[in-house]
Amino acid sequence: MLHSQRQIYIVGTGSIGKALAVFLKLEGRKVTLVRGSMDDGSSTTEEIWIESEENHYASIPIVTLSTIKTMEGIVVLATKSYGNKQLAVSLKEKTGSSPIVLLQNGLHIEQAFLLQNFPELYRCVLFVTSQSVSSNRFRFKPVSVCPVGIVKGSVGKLYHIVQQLDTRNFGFKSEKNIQQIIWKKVIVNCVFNSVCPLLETDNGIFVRNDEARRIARRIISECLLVAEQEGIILNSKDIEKSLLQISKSSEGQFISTLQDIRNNRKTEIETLNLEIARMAKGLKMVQRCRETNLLGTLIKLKAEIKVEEHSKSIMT
Ligand SMILES: NC(=O)C1=CN([C@@H]2O[C@H](COP(=O)(O)OP(=O)(O)OC[C@H]3O[C@@H](n4cnc5c(N)ncnc54)[C@H](OP(=O)(O)O)[C@@H]3O)[C@@H](O)[C@H]2O)C=CC1
Ligand SMILES: CC(C)(CO)C(=O)C(=O)O
Repeated sequence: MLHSQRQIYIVGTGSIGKALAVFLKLEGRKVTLVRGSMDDGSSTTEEIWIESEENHYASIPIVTLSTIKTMEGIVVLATKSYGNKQLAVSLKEKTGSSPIVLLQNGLHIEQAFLLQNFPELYRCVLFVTSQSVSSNRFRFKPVSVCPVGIVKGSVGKLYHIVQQLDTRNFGFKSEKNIQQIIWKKVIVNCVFNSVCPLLETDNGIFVRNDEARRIARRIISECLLVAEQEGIILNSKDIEKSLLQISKSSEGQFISTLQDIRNNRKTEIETLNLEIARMAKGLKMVQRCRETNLLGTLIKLKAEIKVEEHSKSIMT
């Protein structure tokens, strides 16, 4: 039984935001979805289906930011990280002392919120996959329970947030050493989000193909060099184990970067391979991170070419 139930605002009505909203609603939490990329003053209610081991369905209110005066409760961000600078500005007027919980992938994605001096900031590392199969229908696969840790805040509030977000199908737990896990997941993402879209294949490739696994190992060891310079000591075997676990349990699912490229959208590669490459440059280690950088640069180019071709095709 939850004692003090708070309103949970989930900003970002994509694959993760909608799946989380359904699971929360089905376990009796008060949840509202808030559009992340647009604000036309509209509000509506949508029926959302989640396919997992069982099928789940719920009706969820979806609003735009200008329809809400204040966001008192827990504010969860399930938007793309490249929108953070803008969102940090628009949310600042509304969220008061409410904690912000970032669910996004990537390194240094919390910077925009720290710069705006949000009073409480928490980061979660997602170990689930969710993919759109048709309008308002998503295929959701949990890999493991998702850790949440403090960037700026208190242990008491962290426990409360975890208690409010945790459900049977989408699990959350508190984590003391969140920086370590952020790095571990970022390195895993530097592999998945570059190799899978370049090969146009699903996440299962690393359990199926030896050469893909060898490439993964090289990216992991490059990224570990940068992590080490930041005081983050991780074990390459451990990261490879996590990569293979995700590869196995999300076989058939497409990584978000591949979904973005296919849908003519910008990708989050700037906060993955390209952020590691930027750090390597600052550390005068460019030569030791060449493959991570090259794969990131190819992804950026692939996405830009796809967007360009798409805009040309709709103009003719
Ligand atoms: N899908 C997955 O399996 C996983 C995703 N993640 C991470 O979770 C986060 C959400 O991913 P996912 O739900 O898949 O992504 P989607 O693309 O499905 O949804 C992201 C949402 O972000 C919002 N958005 C897009 N551009 C902007 C912008 N410029 N400014 C503000 N908001 C924007 C949109 O919200 P709206 O439509 O409301 O405007 C969009 O629906 C990402 O950081 C991703 O890396 C992590 C692990 C697994
Ligand atoms: C690596 C993976 C599949 C794990 O959840 C992911 O982060 C994504 O789909 O963006």
